[in-house]
Amino acid sequence: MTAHGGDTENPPVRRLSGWDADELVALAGEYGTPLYVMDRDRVRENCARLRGAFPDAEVRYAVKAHTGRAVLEAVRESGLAAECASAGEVERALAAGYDGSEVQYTAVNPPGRDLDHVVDRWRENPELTVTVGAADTVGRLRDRGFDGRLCIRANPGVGAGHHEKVRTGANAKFGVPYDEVADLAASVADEFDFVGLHAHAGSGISGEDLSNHRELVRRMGELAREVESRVGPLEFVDVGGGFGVPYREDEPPLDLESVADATREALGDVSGTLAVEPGRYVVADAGVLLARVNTVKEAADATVVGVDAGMTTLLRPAMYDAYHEIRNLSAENTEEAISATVAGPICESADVLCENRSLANPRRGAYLAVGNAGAYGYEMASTYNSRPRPAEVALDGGKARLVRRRETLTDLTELEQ
Ligand SMILES: Cc1ncc(COP(=O)(O)O)c(C=O)c1O
Ligand SMILES: N[C@@H](CCCC[NH3+])C(=O)O
Repeated sequence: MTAHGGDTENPPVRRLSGWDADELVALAGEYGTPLYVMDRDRVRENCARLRGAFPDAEVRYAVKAHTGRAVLEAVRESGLAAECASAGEVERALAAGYDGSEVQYTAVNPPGRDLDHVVDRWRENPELTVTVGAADTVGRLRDRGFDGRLCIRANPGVGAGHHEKVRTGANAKFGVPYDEVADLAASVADEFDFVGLHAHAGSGISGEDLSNHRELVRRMGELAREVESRVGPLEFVDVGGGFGVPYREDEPPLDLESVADATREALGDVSGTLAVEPGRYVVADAGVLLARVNTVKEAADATVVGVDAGMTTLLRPAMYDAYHEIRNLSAENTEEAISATVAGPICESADVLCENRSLANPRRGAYLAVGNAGAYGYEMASTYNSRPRPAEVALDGGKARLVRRRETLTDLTELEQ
């Protein structure tokens, strides 16, 4: 056992030092950069750790963190269900072999096209569950003939997460106002197969803001007891995901066992099964992004290191000022450290992966690795500045295969007519 209560075979954190630099350089050479590398073995380890910490709960993977088929298949084989945020994610989950009974669709201001599609899929997979975040959506489902498994997302009035922009719990956009949930549940219980309650505090919850998570779960326990007293037993109470991972080198990993204990204790007695839906925790440290240095220039207070990956490849630093570990794979410890600002090729000042970071002196042609890029990395990539999105390889037992080809300039104009 490690200091964090983890299994030494399956440590709770994998930092960049846990990746083999020579293997990564070989992959960059073979497949080109920018390149996402997803280690499916690590995905399986993360799933196993979650299942170990929450043995009696249903663990649902929040597909939005990484929707690639190779990842979804590994997650499915590891026994996690799938929580999907759109018709497209439902499609991907079913295509990756998920049974409808393991698929939850969480509707957030759902476009009619999404509802049409999901209701069509529900006809073929009647065990699929739809979660509504507004009373309004119930009517739209009814109009489409849906009378299947329905869950209500509550707005619990308490949020958490690594940045204001990812705290959903107290944001009016998400969920039915807490005080209105019980009445809505009573009004839908006869017409639909009303199965559960849902809430999500936000993303990237650390040990420090665990009190908010606990408060959310406590409120959901209370709500579940009220709803059960009015409509009978629920099948599940889903308290969301958001379990954080350490991005900084000195940040300790979340103690998942304590989170699980706190969750169970805060929920109290409910008849439904506890459900959790982590995304980041499953895939973040299973992925690295590889980039190549193309420009080195001296500026007043730092050396600017220009690379071929930027905010269109990994948006998190630009959008949330997120910190990602960066390592010069081509120099390792042989070069003196410099103060580097690593910047991408996009015409935006925000296109910076790190500022004034100590990095082994990167020369033109060097390969850099960016850690914890598996969650919300490829998923948030775009083609802004007409930059094709990167390629992706998956590793199994260290063996690589290309699972997503690099976009081409032709792909960029393909939709135009
Ligand atoms: C409804 C819902 N569930 C689960 C998640 C997964 O969050 P995370 O990747 O932080 O675990 C999110 C994203 O924040 C979400 O919006
Ligand atoms: N995209 C966010 C997480 C938000 C998840 C969606 N609710 C991040 O990279 O941290």
